[in-house]
This record gives sequence, structure tokens and C-alpha cells, in this order.
Amino acid sequence: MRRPKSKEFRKQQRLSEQEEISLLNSWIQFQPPDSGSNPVSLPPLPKNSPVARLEDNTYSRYAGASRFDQIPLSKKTKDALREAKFVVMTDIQRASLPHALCGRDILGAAKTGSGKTLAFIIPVLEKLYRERWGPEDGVGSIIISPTRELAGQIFDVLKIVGKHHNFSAGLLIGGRKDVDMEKEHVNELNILICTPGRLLQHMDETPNFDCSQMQVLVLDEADRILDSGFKKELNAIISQLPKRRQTLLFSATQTKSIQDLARLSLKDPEYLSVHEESLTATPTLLKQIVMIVPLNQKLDMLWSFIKTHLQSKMLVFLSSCKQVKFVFEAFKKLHPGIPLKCLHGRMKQERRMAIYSEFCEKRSVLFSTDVAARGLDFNKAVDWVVQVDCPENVASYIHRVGRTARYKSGGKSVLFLLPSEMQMLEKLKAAKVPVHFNKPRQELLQPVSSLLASLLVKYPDLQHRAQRAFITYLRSIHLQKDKDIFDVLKLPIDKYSASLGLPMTPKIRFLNQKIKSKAASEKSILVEPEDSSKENNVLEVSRNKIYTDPLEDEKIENDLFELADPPTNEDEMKSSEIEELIPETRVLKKKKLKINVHRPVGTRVVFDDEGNTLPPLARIADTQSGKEGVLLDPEQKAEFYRRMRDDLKKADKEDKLIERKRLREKRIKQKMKFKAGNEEEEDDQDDISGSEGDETINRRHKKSKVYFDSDSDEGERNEVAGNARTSSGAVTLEEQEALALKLLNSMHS
Ligand SMILES: Nc1ncnc2c1ncn2[C@@H]1O[C@H](COP(=O)(O)OP(=O)(O)OP(=O)(O)O)[C@@H](O)[C@H]1O
Repeated sequence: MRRPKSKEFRKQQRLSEQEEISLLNSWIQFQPPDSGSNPVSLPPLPKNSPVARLEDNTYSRYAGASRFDQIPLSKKTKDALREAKFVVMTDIQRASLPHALCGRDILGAAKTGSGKTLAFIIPVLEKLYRERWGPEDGVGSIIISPTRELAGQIFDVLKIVGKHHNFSAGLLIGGRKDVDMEKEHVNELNILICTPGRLLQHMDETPNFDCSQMQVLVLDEADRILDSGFKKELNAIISQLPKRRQTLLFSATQTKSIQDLARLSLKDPEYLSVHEESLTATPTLLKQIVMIVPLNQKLDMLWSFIKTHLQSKMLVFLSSCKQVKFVFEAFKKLHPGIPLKCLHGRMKQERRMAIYSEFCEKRSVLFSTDVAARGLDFNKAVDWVVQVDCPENVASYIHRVGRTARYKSGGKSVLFLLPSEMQMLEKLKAAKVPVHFNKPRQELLQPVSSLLASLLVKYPDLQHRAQRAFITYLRSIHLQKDKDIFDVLKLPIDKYSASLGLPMTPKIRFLNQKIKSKAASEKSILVEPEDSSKENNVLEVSRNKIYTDPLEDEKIENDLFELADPPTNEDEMKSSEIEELIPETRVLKKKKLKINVHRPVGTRVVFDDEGNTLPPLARIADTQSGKEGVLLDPEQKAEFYRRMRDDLKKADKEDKLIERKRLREKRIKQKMKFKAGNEEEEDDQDDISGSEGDETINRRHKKSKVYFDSDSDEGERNEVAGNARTSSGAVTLEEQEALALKLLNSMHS
């Protein structure tokens, strides 16, 4: 425990701090970098020049310095940096720190893993230190991050670099239960590191929340925070911040949109893009592979990849939570021989943080959504980044692969592209992303689909997960903005469904509608003779020029795939790949037949001894034939009808009782199932909305039209028939026949 410091000591400390601050201010103002200049391009300072004040009351130049001890930083910050072994500045730090220390607004862009965090943490600490910010001054700086994990990571860096300062700092992120406690203390905090939602929550709900004196605003992953996903929150936040402030924006993929910058009211911002001249947009030590993998082979490829890289630390990106959950659960049951973990936005916050820390420490495979795509610096280097699903755009690609090859370490990444997603290569090329084009070695593929199929039989829960993974994947493709790359109609959905181990392809409402409208538009095109060439549009394969690394012949060591030339013309794509491009759904489209539940009941035909057909009730109606068993006497006939009516009533009553009991049991079962489902996950349900999945559930509760799927297998047909009876209250054909037989028997007896 620290001994309380004496009054005298504290006074001395204040005085020396004051002196230091005035020296720092003079030093900063003595030779500030020219506005619009990039200090990295200045001649470097002599190696041993840590001196601030020179003999003639002048100060050493700090723009262009390459070490932290050569720039005007407080002793507290310098000591902490040295203790953490941060000595030499990275390019983005060299470029931005001199400007930021002068109080200028910054737009910093530098490759992933190049040290942007220190480039904004240091100016925040220094500004508050020089302003002599204390606990009673409240919020002095707000640092906003798009994800909770990244906010947590920034908080950790702040703790390291700010450990000798006396500022209080708080991590305000969603998903934490202690929001009430946060509300009590948030006004006492000097530095807030937060996600946009939580910050806004405090702005809205915390009494007297005051950031009117705030000095520095930082947006890490600025382009992400400025994009439409956070637009409302950010606008609301900005409206509550003082106009007079310093604003620092950093990202590996920076926005230059005038509109965005106007929203932030930046003042003559310094645009510092240190790698703009670089030949590549991704880290130099990152080796990147792209492979064409048909949708139905993605899991085989992933499984084989994991099995052949059991000694690696691997980060696997999939496009939705449901997919992450399914692949994680299914692969875990197959015991690949390496620990598996999963991370996605629907997990409880404590679990998310625990997984993140575990993955930092241990060799394992982490299946994740894009929640781990940006900013995260996993402690011990990630060896491989595997992108199973194509990222939504190039920026997202750059951030995902940037989880490896950080600072001075190397790393590898592989992207699985569908044949229909080849346009992504063009876009990567245009953005200076160097990729090796490799082709999978089919003989080493370890198919996993049959294993999944048997798992799904054994674990019905997993089957449910597989269905949801299937639906959300298709929906994610359907919702992608870049239609050059993503076209859900080009996906082999039946094959894909089978590759997940599903016994039959789940029905997708939005897809059916899309197919219908496409078919309709194709039909209308077909009647126009001059446009008839478009008839084959779905079969057209675009000619893609593919960019490969300038070091193309440098083969990336790997068993599973080998260096290959990308397919450059239609011929090469034609055979197997064209197959993938044909939307099978159109061919296999299932025809729905309506059952009219009020249709006339089918008649049972009985053959007599001579082989003549005789409708069962004709026997009693026929008064002329005189055959045995036929009722001629009107009284007998009336008596027979009465008995039959009684019998029918009795049978009907029994039947209704049985049916009611069956319904009740079914409803109870359903309720229990729903309850269990709801408890299991936080908000699982939303993900199947819009899918045929929840349509079926809703239909069960409604009295509605009943559809009969002519192509579906027996299991489904029975289910639909069961629903028909439940929803309409009508009896099925089999039951009607059984009833008639019962009547006949009773007539004979
Ligand atoms: N000057 C430095 N000396 C040594 N290591 C550094 C220095 N600056 C940063 N690092 C280390 O480099 C790694 C990457 O830094 P950081 O996470 O800040 O990168 P980034 O540019 O923010 O990446 P991203 O774009 O992915 O968010 C970290 O492990 C960090 O500790």
C-alpha cells in the first residue's frame, strides 16, 4: 500500500509539474510542424538528441523525431512508455504526434497493426496533463470505439501508458449490468472509453451528465463509426459535445468524405496517411491467399484446413452469429484436435471478454463474426486469418486480415471466394491488396458433410442451428449492398443445405419471392426479340482479370492448396464452376398445391364377388336390387339410419375428445419448446424472422390456407397434413376412410 504523501511533498510535486508544463508548452510552440506537412518526410533528428531546452533558451525540433523521448511529452508518459518498452515511434506516431501535441485536429490513416492506438492515447494524456485536469473537472476526453472488445483493449493500453498520471478513466460499454453504478460515477471520470450506444445512454439517462468542458474527442475506427450503422447515435452524441475541442480520427481505412467531416466540425484537419505511397494497402509481412471454393465445399475446406493446421492460432470469419454458432457447435462435437472458441455479438458481455482474453493467451481456433474484425490486437500473434465468407467490401477485408501480421510480425490469411464472387478480386486489386491465387488440392479435402448429417440426426438442436445458419447466410448475401459480388440467386442452395448436413432444404420466403420476380422479368425480356440474348444471363461468366502478388512465384507453404493461375476466361470456368452459377432453385423450384379442405369427401369403392364396384352406401340406398343385406322395409331403413346417426355421433364425440387431447399436448409441447429456446439465447428469434421457419410456426397458430408440398419428402408431407387437420378442424382422408369402414362393419354385424 502506498504511504500518504506529505503536504510539503505534494506542493513540491505541483511546482515541478507546473514547471514541466510550462516547458512543454514552450517547446511545443517553439517549432511546431508546418500545417499540412507530414513530419515523417522531414530529415531525421540526430540519434542522441533527447534534450528539450537548448542553451540559448531555444528548443530542439521535435517534428521528424523518431523516438518518444525526443518529443515534448511529460515525464509521466515517457516513463510509462519506456517501462512498456515503447521506444521508437512507428510511422503513424511520428507523423501524427507532433501535430496532435499542437492541438490540431487529425485524420490519421495507417495500415492495420501500425500503432494507431498510441497515436491518440498519448495526445489525450498530454492535453489533460498540460491543462492540469483534475478529478473535480469531470470528463476531459471521450474515446469512442465501434466494439466493446476494442474499447476494452484501448482501456488496457490507457492503463499502461497513463499509469503514472492521476486521471480517472472509465470503460463504458453495452452489455454490462452495472449501469446504475456507472451513472453514479460517470461525472467523476476524466477519460471515457466507450461504445456509441452506451455513451448516448449516459447522455440521455444520467442526471447531470456533463461533458461541456470536454477537450479531446477520439474516434477509433473512424470510418466505421461515421458510417450509416452508427449515424443516428453519433449525430446525437456530437450535438451534445462542445464545439471547441480537439478531434482525432484514426482508422486503417479512413474516410475523406466532406459530409462526414462536416458532421464533426473539424477545424483545418491534418490528413496524415502514412502508407498512401506504399505499394500495398495491407501489412508487408502479410501473405494473402484467395481460393475459389464452391459454397457446398466451404465447410469441407474449413474442416480440412483446421485439421491440417492444428498447431496454429487461427481466426475464422463467418458472416452471421448463427453460422458462427452452428459451425462452432458442430465442429466441437467432431473433436478436431485443437481448442475451438466462438465470439459474436449475441453473447453475454462477460463471456465475450473471457473468450477474447482466452484467445489472446492460447493456441486455438476462434470462429467469429465481424465483431472481431477491427482493431483487436490479439496478444500472441494470430497465425492465420481465414475468411470463410466473403467480406462485405474491401475495407472489411483489410480490417479482417489485419488481425494478423501486426507491428513487426508476419502472418497469413486465406479468403474463400465463391465462383460468383470473383469480382471481389478486381476490387482487391484496385485497392492495392496483393493476393496469391491458390487452388485447393481436392485429394486432401476431408469431407465433413456426412459427419454433419449424422450429427444432426443425433442432436435435433444442432439441426435447428444448421437451419438458422443456412437461412441467415442466404439472407446476409441477399442484403449485401454490392450486387456486383453478391447474388443470392447464383447460389446452389440445395447443395449448400446438404453440405450443412440438413436432410432437406429449408424454405426461404424472400428467396422464393426473388426467384419469382426474376422469372417474371426474364419472361418479359424474352418476349422482346432484340433482348432475347439476355435469356442466358444467369449462365454468363464474367471475364475476370485477377490480380496476384508481384512476388507471385513465392509459394506460400501449405499442404492443402497450391499456387495456381486464376481462371481468366470463360472456358476455364465453364465445366464445374458454371454448374455453381446456375441457380438450382429455379430448376428444383417446388410446386405448392393447395388442398381444398372443403372438397367433397372421397368415396370408398368396394368390389362385390363378381368384381363389380359398389359404393358402400349404395347398399342401403338401393331398394330395387333385392340383394342380401339390402334394406327394403322403410321402418327397418329408418331404424338403420337412426342407429347410424347415433354411431356417427358417438364416433364423432370420441374423435373430438382424442383430437382435443392431442392438440392440448401439442400446444404444451410447443410452449415448452419456445420457452426453452427463449431462455437459451438472448435474442435468437429475430434471426429467423422473414424466413419460412417462423412462418411455419405462425401458421400453426392460425386458421389459414394449407399448402401441400408436392416435392417434399414424406416427413414434411405428414407434418403439413397434421397441420391441416389441426388448423381447419377437418378430418384427414385416412381418418374418413377408417370411419366409413367402421360404419360398414357395424352394418354387417
Ligand atoms: N512504438 C511502438 N513500439 C513497439 N510496439 C508498438 C509501438 N506502437 C504500437 N506497438 C504495438 O503494435 C501493435 C499494434 O498496435 P495497434 O493496436 O495500436 O495498431 P493499430 O494501428 O491500431 O491497428 P488496427 O488498425 O488493427 O486497429 C500493438 O501490439 C502495440 O503494442
